[in-house]
Amino acid sequence: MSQTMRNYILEQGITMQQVIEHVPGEVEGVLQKIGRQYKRILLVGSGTSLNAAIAGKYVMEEYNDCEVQVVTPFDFIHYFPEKRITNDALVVGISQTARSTGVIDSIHRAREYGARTLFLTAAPQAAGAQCAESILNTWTGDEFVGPKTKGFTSTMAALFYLAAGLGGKSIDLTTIPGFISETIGSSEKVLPGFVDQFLAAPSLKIIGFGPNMAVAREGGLKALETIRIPVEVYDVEEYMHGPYHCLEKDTYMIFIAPPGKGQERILRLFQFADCITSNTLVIGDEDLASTGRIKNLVPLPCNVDEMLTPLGYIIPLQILANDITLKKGRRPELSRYPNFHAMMGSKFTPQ
Ligand SMILES: O=P(O)(O)OC[C@H]1O[C@](O)(CO)[C@@H](O)[C@@H]1O
Repeated sequence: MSQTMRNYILEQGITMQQVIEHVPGEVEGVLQKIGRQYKRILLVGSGTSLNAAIAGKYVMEEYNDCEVQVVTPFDFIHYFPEKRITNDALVVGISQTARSTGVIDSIHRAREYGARTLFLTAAPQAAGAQCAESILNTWTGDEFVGPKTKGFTSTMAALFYLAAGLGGKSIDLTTIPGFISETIGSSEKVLPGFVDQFLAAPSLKIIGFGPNMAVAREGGLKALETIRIPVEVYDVEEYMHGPYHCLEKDTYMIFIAPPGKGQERILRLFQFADCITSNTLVIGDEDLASTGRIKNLVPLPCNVDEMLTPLGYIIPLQILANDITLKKGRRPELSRYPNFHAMMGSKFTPQ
């Protein structure tokens, strides 16, 4: 198969099966090395890895009694590291390629301050991953494009297994490959019309809540990396405190509305927006289709735990980013500035 963003999107069900088969055993091995008793867990990553950490935080909090923080490498290194990084803390550096210099530097800093360290990556053999005391392979496999897709879902799933393992519990992801393939099927059916409509979008707003803020942010990052239009991302309640003043008839908005604590709230906001702009898209569950409340719906399977919905709800946004970019006559795999990381020192160059 050729190395296109589209192929990697479609591979996500198979990749998830690999994760389910291999990661629980990997987690056991890691826990034998680093133990389970932590007062604080710090998740450090950039870009897609940072967004995966946001979903991971919710599951970490559900399965563990300790404090969990998601921190960017810059903040981690420069703002009060001595207060955060203590010897009862676990620092998890997340980098799919193990090449992000900020994540690697964060792990070095964490070790200086006596924290236990773990590197979560799709490249466990890479030099960068060796900086930590222990390595957790996400079983993503190769993903040779800038805009990561299967890396996002597999990194989240690996974090979910780690979260449960740290809490001495188990988590069942065996229904997720089916959820992913149904989500791809449903998205392929309804998205083409939205691709044509959103092709004209001068900018995009994405609204989410709770664990699906990871999806809203990651969907926004995909659009920035590929479609290359301005994107704003809001938590549903925060949108109601100021940003709504910008709502106009040519505003393009996507609502991430899985069954969960914010679904009613986000649908109420959608109904308000729907009176002002017709350029809306709701990613929600199939039950919403039967209510007839929403015409612009990507209907996804019901009965998935809210905490796990990010594993599927990102997929329509990945497809939208890929297909709109192709329709604009560009390949989403091609970087606009290929020497950027080398010039900035933000990623090690592959050997
Ligand atoms: O997970 P990694 O390999 O550290 O990469 C972080 C981010 O850097 C990018 O490659 C862009 O610089 C993103 O696509 C990616 O999410």
